Amino acid sequence: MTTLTIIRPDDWHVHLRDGEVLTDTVRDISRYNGRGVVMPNTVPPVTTTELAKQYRERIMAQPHASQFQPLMTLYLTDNTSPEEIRTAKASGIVVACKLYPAGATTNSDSGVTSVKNIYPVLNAMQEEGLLLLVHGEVTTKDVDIFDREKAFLENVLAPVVNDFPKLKIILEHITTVDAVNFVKNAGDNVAATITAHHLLFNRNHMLAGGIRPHFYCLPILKRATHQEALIGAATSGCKKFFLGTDSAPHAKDRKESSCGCAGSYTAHAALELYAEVFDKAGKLESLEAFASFNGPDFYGLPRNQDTVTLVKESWDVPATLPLGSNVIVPIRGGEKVEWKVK
Ligand SMILES: NC(=O)N[C@@H](CC(=O)O)C(=O)O
Ligand SMILES: [Zn+2]
Ligand SMILES: [Zn+2]
Repeated sequence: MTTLTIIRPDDWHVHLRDGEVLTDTVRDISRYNGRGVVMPNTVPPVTTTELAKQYRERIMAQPHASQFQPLMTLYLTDNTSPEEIRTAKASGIVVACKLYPAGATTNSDSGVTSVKNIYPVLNAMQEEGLLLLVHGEVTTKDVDIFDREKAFLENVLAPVVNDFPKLKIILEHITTVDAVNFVKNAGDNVAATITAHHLLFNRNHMLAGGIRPHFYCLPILKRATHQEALIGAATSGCKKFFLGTDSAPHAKDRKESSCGCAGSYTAHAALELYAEVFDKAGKLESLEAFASFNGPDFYGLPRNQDTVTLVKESWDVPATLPLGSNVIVPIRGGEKVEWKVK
């Protein structure tokens, strides 16, 4: 098969950042996505409905935004109130709240220090029908970085799932077989997003034969057996797994540094990169469910109506792309991608 037409996809986890870079990030996300769940870990973070409204307006003011629908999220802190949850739901623009364990990832310093602190908020979310999106890693210094997702599942997420049986929970950017199994074995209210880079790469790509900072993201790439489990889950057709790129731009010099930032940029070629993975697995027929059906179905939103067409035709990714007045090195920068959106 050399062409593939699917219902228009959405990106259920993306970082657009703010300020001068928005023109570039909004251009890339709106190339073919109908909607995108916009992460709230900006500086300062999007902690209130009012801030989410203003951020949404800045996104919609971009030149390429007209066909794109940003789905906004709130950044949970120890001080988020149940009233804020009701305001967020009533606004109609906020679809979910994001749990960043404090210190777990980029701009998570004002995140939640103990999940017990947000139990009244989780209760309000369960009542109101706002989704909980989770960066699933513990931050305990003595837990090895490669074990932080697994430890989170056991120590933090399992009790929350148990205590809030009606709360819809998405374990974002999963990276391990443990997360795949956790999500499969949980009820229908628990799902997961999977990034293109965690499907394409494992830790050898990042560390063997030289250190490649553009592959450094959180949760960190794991060994190949985990990558294989993720490919299995994504291409299985199971409705619990769907597309969330976690495309997370950081300027080139912030990545190529003695202490580089976590995050990989894939929005310039996301669907194309996923298509490579599904093609290689012999599962192209499952791409549409993963990219275009399972996400809206889980969120309780309508599927997009129109289609996009992919062609198996290789193209060259520029070595760098503009990011405001800086540049980024995108995933596959200076190399080829095998699929192209028409
Ligand atoms: N994934 C990352 O490595 N980085 C993300 C934050 C996140 O999604 O955890 C970012 O905002 O840069
Ligand atoms: Zn994250
Ligand atoms: Zn992210």
